[in-house]
Amino acid sequence: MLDRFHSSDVQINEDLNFSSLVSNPELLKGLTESGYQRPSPIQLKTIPLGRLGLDLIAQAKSGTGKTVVFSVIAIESIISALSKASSTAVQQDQQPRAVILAPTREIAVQIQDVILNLVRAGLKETITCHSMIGGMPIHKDKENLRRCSIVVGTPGRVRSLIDTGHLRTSQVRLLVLDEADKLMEEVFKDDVFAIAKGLGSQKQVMAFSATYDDDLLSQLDHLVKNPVYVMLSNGTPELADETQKSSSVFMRQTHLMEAKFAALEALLTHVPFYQAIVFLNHRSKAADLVKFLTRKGWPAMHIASGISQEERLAVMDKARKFELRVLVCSDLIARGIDIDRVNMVVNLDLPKDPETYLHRIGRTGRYGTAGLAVSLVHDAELRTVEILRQDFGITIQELSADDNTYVDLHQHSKNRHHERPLKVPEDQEQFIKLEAERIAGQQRGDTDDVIAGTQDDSRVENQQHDLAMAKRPARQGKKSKKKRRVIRDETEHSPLTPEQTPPVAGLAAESAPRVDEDVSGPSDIDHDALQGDDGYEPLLNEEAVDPPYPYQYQYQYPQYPHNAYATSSTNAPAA
Ligand SMILES: Nc1ncnc2c1ncn2[C@@H]1O[C@H](COP(=O)(O)OP(=O)(O)OP(=O)(O)O)[C@@H](O)[C@H]1O
Repeated sequence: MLDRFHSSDVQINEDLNFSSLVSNPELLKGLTESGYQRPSPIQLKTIPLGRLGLDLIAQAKSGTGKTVVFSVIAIESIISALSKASSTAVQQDQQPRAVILAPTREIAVQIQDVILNLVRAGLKETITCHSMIGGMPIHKDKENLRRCSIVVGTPGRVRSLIDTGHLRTSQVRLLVLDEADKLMEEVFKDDVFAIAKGLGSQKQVMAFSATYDDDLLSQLDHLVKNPVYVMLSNGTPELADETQKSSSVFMRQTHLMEAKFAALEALLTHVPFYQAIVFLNHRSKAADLVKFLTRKGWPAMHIASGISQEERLAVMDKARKFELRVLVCSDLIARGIDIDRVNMVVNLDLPKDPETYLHRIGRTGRYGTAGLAVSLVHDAELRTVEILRQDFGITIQELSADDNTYVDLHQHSKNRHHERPLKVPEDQEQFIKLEAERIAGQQRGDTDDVIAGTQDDSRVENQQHDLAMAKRPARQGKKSKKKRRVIRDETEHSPLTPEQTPPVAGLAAESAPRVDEDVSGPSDIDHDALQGDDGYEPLLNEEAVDPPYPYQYQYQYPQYPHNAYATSSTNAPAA
């Protein structure tokens, strides 16, 4: 039976639960206690293949449960390996057996949390998992590596731990690349290939993402030998039931940021939501926006790569605990981040490419729930909207340019997106508290809506932005020359039914060792400068301090015209 609050993206037709996919009872208990009853389509199709030890390249829409796929495979593969070892060896075993790479520190920490939850119910003595990320003290990683079966980390840090011999690789039999297309970009590629080489040839490699383009897929082919492809979205991986709208919003011609901030505030006030993520391209504006929102009573904070890692983790923690209503950020958290109560995403600027657009809006509507994504679009950005729509087939509707803008959005969200209840009474109480604080704060701040220091007199340079978007090959009609074994959505079945899945886990490669192709040698890039996430700061400002960056151009806010447009999307729940 369809769950009322989950869309078709995460529903399976088969009458199955995780016991059909997972053999270890403690892991099953961990899945249940984490709230996972029935597998999603990507879990159903991919877990059996991964447990066989096959190399995989998997694609499924944002928020459909890819983390559980590779976490389960990693845990089962380790349990299987340990069951074959003698009990003394098991007791003495303290070496890493799986390495999971993610492009940002925040994603790595999130994956670690998922794994720790899964092993909590009886496996925590057997399976240890630590995140090893840039910006945190390396001596802690060295200590943790004395006993760590699963390493989750960012490429720069993991590579330097391997290079210095602190991360012993002789027992590692599984390498996972989360957000694999991102990890194949220039900024990470050398490190990822060096890690793959350092882990030796007897390993299973699995790659996951919501988006791949053909160039990046070709790069992956050098790393993942003979993979089975599980690709669950044909064409653009938009979430189900998305209808997108855009609307004109009156703003003044000058004081661009002031106008966008005001439009955002009106949006937050008119459209019901629990938590929102607001994306900006300039990190220097993030602090201004937080100041503005706080003055208006909104509990808001920002996260970007310019702040310390401890602060970044603290901000994420507050967002997850529902102590914030608005999280302002750069593309640092455009991918992978899963914050349960976020049901609105706002693009204050459009992102640099269509993939980032899809990843950003995928921060809401998680696991088939309802969500709303709104882009506040300037006249000069309309071309980018057209590119997203026409070349990449992303549905973005325009809202009427009249006073009904917010009424429309309100109706839209009132009928669908906001009907999802908060899950627990504590959340409801917290929501009421935050709303009361906001109203009080708003009353205080109403007399003072001049935003200090946000006036922007930069020139119109967003043609470069359009150009970058336009230069990307259109998704439709794009065909890979290479023949691939591809499993697509519900119409195609995995070659293996769950019943056929043998109790092997991850180590099939041992019987059929592969020889890795030559991979790049050590890069001369400073590992600690990269730390996994600098690829997320494409649009720099004078405050930026951590080179190198992969993007050459600098986008500046254009001058503001008389009107602006908002684009939005909703991912409504299944009826
Ligand atoms: N079988 C399941 N049943 C219920 N909830 C699930 C299940 N699997 C995953 N989830 C939940 O779905 C949400 C999204 O999962 P996850 O972060 O793994 O998605 P993802 O596919 O990796 O997304 P992204 O592409 O954005 O990284 C999480 O909150 C997770 O707890």
